Amino acid sequence: MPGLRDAILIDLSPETGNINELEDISGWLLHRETNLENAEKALLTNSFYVGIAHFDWSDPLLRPQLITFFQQHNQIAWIAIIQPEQLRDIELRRILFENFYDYFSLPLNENISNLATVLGHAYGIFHLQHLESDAAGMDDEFQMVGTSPQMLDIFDQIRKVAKTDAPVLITGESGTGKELIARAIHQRSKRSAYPFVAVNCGALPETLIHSELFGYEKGAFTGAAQRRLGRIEAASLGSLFLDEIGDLDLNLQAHMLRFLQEGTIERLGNNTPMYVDVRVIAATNIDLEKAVEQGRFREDLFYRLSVLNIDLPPLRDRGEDKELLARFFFKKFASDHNGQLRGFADDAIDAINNYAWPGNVRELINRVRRGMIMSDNRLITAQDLKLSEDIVTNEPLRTLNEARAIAEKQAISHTLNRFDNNVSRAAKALGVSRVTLYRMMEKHHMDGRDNFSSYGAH
Ligand SMILES: Nc1ncnc2c1ncn2[C@@H]1O[C@H](COP(=O)(O)OP(=O)(O)OP(=O)(O)O)[C@@H](O)[C@H]1O
Repeated sequence: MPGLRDAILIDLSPETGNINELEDISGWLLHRETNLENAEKALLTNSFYVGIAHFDWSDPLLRPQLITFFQQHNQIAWIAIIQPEQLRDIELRRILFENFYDYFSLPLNENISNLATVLGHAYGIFHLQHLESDAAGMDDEFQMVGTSPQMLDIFDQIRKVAKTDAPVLITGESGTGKELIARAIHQRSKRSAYPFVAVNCGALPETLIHSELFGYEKGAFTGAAQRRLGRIEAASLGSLFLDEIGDLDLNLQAHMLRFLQEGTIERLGNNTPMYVDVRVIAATNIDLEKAVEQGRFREDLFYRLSVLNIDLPPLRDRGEDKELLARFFFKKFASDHNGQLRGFADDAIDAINNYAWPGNVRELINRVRRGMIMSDNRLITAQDLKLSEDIVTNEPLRTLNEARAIAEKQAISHTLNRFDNNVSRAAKALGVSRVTLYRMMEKHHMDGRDNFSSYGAH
């Protein structure tokens, strides 16, 4: 019906209390289910923001099912309707606290209008949350989070690179998502129906990595009881991802070069070259050009591998993506944690935006996970993320003047970020005039990297 908001009503215990008043609750269309199985189905086919649950906690068989159900469906704001005497049970109180938005005790009587108000609030809050997560920036095409210009450019490069069959070298610091990019290239390429085989060249000793990559014939060495296909053959018609290619030793580099030049491999113990149709995607977090200069990496192999290059920016250079990723992973892990958690406190968001993230996205995932476990409140703090201390303890010793200058620069940069580089508003928030702020920005050399010219006077 137009104008009505939908809510699910799970009415599991009609005999323990009368909730007929709900029939007249104005402004709501209640979809009533009388068992958890049907409720489960209804939740699969409809997207509700709020739900009312009327259940009998005294039934010991039902309790574990109720706990699992409400923990699993914490995307909905639940409001419980219960017998007042059941509230004495400590476990019920805990469940209500962790998984419910609110509760009402029976009889409802005139409390029904309060219930309608609470439903409205819950609907508003959870609707907002859904809007936020819909806009959480997960790119469906690549299954990667990112809306910063840097990442949009990377997505563009993936589209182009996926159309060709040439080798690609993905460079970037550890934990920036190189493997994810390699998978995205494979998924979009004409090879997507065939295997994507990943090999970490740094994880195995030379002898093992050779047989791992090229395979061996029965009897090729002591212990080779069976013929074994190598990873390159296993990737036939698909893509081979060579992670940490910089760790490949010189002997194997020669074999790899031959494979890239001729498209053939030789299993250990068999000198007949075999043609294998595989696209090679390599990744490294070291500077391969430097490794070439130092004689640790073959120049000819470097050129073969890097026909195409995607250079992934570190997380600290991805602007708004830091917060977006944090919120994305929060949502992703939310169902494993207490239903009380609602998101990040302001100091956590500030810390996320200002921290240098040396471990990039991998570190961010770990910190968010940790924060979600450690938090005792509805909001995760910087301390829960262990960012407050880390930032401080990582700092070298400084004079007071140096510390002041750094703090000043940070405050300016942070405020400018907050206000989208609007100097007038940032100056107001900092309590200085616009001219003073410009002078301070000049003093701190906030041009170049901080893009002074784009700050413009708004
Ligand atoms: N943009 C992104 N959106 C969502 N998840 C991401 C993104 N980038 C990285 N990740 C996740 O971060 C983790 C690290 O990514 P990945 O393993 O691809 O990094 P890497 O650069 O290959 O690391 P290393 O150099 O250490 O091998 C993975 O769990 C990955 O799924």
